[in-house]
Amino acid sequence: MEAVLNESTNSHLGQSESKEEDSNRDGAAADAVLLPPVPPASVHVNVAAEKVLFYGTKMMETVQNSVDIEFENVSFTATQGNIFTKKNHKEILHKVAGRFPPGQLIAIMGPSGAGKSTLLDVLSGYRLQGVNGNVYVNGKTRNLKQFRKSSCYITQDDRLQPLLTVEENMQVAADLKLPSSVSSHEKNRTIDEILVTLKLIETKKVRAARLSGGQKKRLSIALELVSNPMVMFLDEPTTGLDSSSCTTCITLLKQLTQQGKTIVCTIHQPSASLFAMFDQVYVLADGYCLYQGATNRLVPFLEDVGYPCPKYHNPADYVIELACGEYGTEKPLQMVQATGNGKSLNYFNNPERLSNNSKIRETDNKTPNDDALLPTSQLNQLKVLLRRGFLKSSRDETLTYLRVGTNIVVGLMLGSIYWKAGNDGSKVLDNYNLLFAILMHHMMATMMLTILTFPQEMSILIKEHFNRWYSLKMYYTSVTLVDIPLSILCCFVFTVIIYFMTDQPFETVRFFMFFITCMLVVLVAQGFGLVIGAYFNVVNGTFVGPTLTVPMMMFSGFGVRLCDLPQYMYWGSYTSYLRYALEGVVGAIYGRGRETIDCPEEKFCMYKYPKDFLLMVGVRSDQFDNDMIALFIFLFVLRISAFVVLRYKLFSVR
Ligand SMILES: Nc1ncnc2c1ncn2[C@@H]1O[C@H](COP(=O)(O)OP(=O)(O)OP(=O)(O)O)[C@@H](O)[C@H]1O
Repeated sequence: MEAVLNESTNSHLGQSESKEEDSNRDGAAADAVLLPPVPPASVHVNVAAEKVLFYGTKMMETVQNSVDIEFENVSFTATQGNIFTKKNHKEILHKVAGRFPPGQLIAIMGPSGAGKSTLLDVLSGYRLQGVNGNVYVNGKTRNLKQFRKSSCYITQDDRLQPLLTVEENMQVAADLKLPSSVSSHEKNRTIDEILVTLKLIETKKVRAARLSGGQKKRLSIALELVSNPMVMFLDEPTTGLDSSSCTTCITLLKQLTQQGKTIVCTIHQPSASLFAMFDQVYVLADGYCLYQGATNRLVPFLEDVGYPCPKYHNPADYVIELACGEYGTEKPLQMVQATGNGKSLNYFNNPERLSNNSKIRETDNKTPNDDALLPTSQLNQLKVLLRRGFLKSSRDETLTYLRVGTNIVVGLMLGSIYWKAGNDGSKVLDNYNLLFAILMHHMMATMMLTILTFPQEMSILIKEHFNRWYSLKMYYTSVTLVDIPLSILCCFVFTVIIYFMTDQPFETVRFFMFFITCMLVVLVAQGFGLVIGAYFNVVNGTFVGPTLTVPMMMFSGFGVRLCDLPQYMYWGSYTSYLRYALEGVVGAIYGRGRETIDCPEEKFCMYKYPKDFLLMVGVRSDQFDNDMIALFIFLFVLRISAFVVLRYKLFSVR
């Protein structure tokens, strides 16, 4: 296992070496089992140093690559409330201290609500607002940018791309997390090695949605292992797994620590055997530290503080019971005092060595701070994200097939209802209703689809963005670009069906004026959906989206002519993109000096003269260019707003 991961590490590093160097590497591979592996994205390793380590000659340097985390006086205050309500401040972590040495598997334990996830968030740098105190990395104040380059955060819920197979998920991770100079052969080798190690190789071709809970968890770990981080933070990696999967997962993590990685997990009450697999445990209760030290020294600690663990009782269960106050509320307080709220290192297995290491690093540590946070160029990120986006689209039953299907079905339905209404002087009003119905269809279908599907993407975006897969700009650009071909296809199919079934004027210019207006409505509605989907969850978004649509309809000029709007309400029409869209489609069908519309002999045709009709509905037919400019402005403003909201969301959760 160790050899496999050493190899994997090597494959990250040896991208630019010559063939000769490759053969040297192969020669050295036999020794790899004995060598501690090296992180490619380590906090303070330059390329030359990596190569030295790669060939495995300097054990001491490898030790220096590992990450020792120390923290003191760490508090976190949550702020609740909004601009309409009074703000409440609640302190969740209370000046806790602690030490997470390298090469250790560390469990943060405690009752529900003790602050485990919060501490993990603070230490990983995921949570920034409301945090006070000091976090040190290898004896120096944590440089968050550098620290993030050598660490990863694996969330409790598995935020995977469900439509991609295990291999495809890994391929995307490798393409985004490894430098572009790494050959695809090396990347594939790395992927295979990690999948073998995490026992996922059998499921290589299985889509992530079809994996079991344990497999999903392992895939989440595998994705981050691609860049070989030296620090891994895992939020409840065993939750939802059966005992055998728990053991598999913790065993794998334990094996990874043998490479010098610092692995910190939050965990609910583990079984005695699982508990024993951790090197170190950090117990929290109500935001205070009750114990930190070696797992095997928890029982002596409990004896020392006068609360010996009963025989045959799982120490992990017992300490949680103590933390919950089941044996008296004063006991947790006494334990906090005994550990100095995390300051005491007395129950570490070798506390003296820890302080020495820290001193060595304090003088030797040279941390470059000028290199980029993301491993690959913006162009590469866009390329990979576009590839992933198109792959997802081609398999997405809702976003693709249902969307195309709905457009065809609705097109056929409307076409049947308004059969040949476009060229019938007696059905001009019906046709006007049809034009509005078409705009409503484009608006609602696109907006609702985005509102319903984007929040799921948000959770994946938050995880991947924090783990430095890509920049928000490139993500957003890819989301925008990936959808364009499908939007054009759906809109075009719908337009062709409806235009010819309802017998609209058979002129190329009119057809394309009509199509372009519909297309812009689709894009604007999508931008509107993105703003709402990025800000609200599905439930709130589903309420807010359609509700905001109602005033937009009122101000469109349909039902109430714009010229009949009270003066003090006229401003509203400028906020409705439907107003410009309606003017655009009506202008396309009835403007441009259209001739008299045919009228069946037996009927009275009030609006057979298009000019009269335009006058009646209060639409100017010479405004098409201005309407398109207005729609483009809406499009631009909404797309920029969606980006700003996304950015705000990404950072506000932190
Ligand atoms: N942003 C926040 N605003 C308000 N309260 C918060 C915030 N974040 C955490 N809390 C509160 O802080 C406490 C600790 O939360 P945290 O999620 O860290 O607990 P935990 O130990 O991980 O619990 P569990 O094991 O149940 O997941 C909880 O009472 C929670 O409600």
